[in-house]
Amino acid sequence: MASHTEVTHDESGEPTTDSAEPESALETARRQLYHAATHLDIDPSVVERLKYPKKVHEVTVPIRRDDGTVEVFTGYRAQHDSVRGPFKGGLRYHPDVTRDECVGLGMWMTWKCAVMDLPFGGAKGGIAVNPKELSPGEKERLTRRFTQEIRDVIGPNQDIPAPDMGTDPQTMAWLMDAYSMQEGETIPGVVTGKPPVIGGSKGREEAPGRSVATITQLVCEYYDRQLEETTVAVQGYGSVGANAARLLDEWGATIVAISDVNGAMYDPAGIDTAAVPSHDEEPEAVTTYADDVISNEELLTLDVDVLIPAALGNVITEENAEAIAADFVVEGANGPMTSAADSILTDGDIAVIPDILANAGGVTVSYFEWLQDINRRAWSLERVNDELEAEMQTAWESVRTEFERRDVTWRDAAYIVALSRISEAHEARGLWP
Ligand SMILES: NC(=O)C1=CN([C@@H]2O[C@H](COP(=O)(O)OP(=O)(O)OC[C@H]3O[C@@H](n4cnc5c(N)ncnc54)[C@H](OP(=O)(O)O)[C@@H]3O)[C@@H](O)[C@H]2O)C=CC1
Ligand SMILES: O=C(O)CCC(=O)C(=O)O
Repeated sequence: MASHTEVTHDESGEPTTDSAEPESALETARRQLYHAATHLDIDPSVVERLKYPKKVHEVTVPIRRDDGTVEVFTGYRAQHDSVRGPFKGGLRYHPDVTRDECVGLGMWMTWKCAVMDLPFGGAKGGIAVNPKELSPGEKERLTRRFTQEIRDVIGPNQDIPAPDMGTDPQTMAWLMDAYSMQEGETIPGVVTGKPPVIGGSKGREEAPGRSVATITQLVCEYYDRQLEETTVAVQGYGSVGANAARLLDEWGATIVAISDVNGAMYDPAGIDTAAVPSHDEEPEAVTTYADDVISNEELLTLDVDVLIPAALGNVITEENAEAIAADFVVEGANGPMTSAADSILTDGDIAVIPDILANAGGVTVSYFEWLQDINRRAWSLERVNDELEAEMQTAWESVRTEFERRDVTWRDAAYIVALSRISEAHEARGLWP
């Protein structure tokens, strides 16, 4: 079983790291919380509350392998805060999943839902497993058993999972079926990101990439850049990265690099992104289709206008932050940089548009899906995309207002919007008993 990190603090309350270990998602999330709270006059007891998850569920998930042997995996569901509504957030299948990672990612979900003004709190979960080493049957059994283990703590009004790295609409369909079978009725609203044929929303799969592309476009407009004259490098070519790259390509930007786990395709003249299969269509295809392969590390330091890290967390660190040559970093992945790297980029005048705004299209369309499930009425793709664009525009304007009014970073501006809403809700509800 993974242990969890005890975060220590200095006299001002800022978390300190006294080990040579890389900063965990939880440490990064807590540092960001402290930093943003210094700009706001909020009740310190609310900040204290928000440092901790409400509950973390840790379960063991045994499955029978195709060869008849039994293997046991560890799964988590970290529920951070639910003051504004049911817990909401994805499920990740990846070998590096830990308790702390889920807590940190769950915190980011709380802020993300608040930036978007959605009636949800934040959660995240996952299983420490390499999904590429599972057959489809093994993945299905793992998902059904995990659902059974967390069945009491999820539900359409309690906690609503969704896809993240290593999971997809099919995984969500198995979760919905396993939950519904146990409850004795079909309950589509227990999970979002399902296939549309069973109550999923049209447009959900491409939504996080769509919001990354929309925010990139708004950033370019804000800084007087033409998208047609903008070069972009995208790390990761999955649900987030491939959809962002393809849309930006369609809207006129030049995508010079995309990558998978093995490396990056690089073409300064521009990549035809529609011709390269995404992770969902064919995992690890980017490097197979590339004439020129560079490393993922080289991709990050390319001299481009916009860098979009859209794969793992903590890829930009103290070690490589000085070498980032992009003018803007739009965070497609959750937590792609450590706090030290963030400060280095800020000092270097590189504008960083935070994950909690940029990739929030996923959870926003999940909210639309939840509404469609409650009302048993599907929306058209056109309606989903129009409403998503309107929500992204509204959130961008709220963040931009704080950015200009307080002269802070884009990250702090987004946190200020989120924390103000969350602390108002905490103060209104009070502490029970
Ligand atoms: N899916 C969602 O709804 C949302 C996801 N996010 C975040 O976006 C990020 C990506 O998630 P998602 O797109 O869903 O994931 P996917 O599993 O769909 O795709 C992940 C992509 O990253 C690549 N990748 C994996 N490991 C590495 C590595 N070490 N270096 C470079 N590339 C790598 C994969 O390559 P390969 O094909 O070789 O495996 C694949 O192209 C995560 O941080 C996630 O939390 C944020 C908002 C919503
Ligand atoms: O759609 C959702 O509920 C959550 C998606 C997610 O996990 C994320 O935005 O990081």
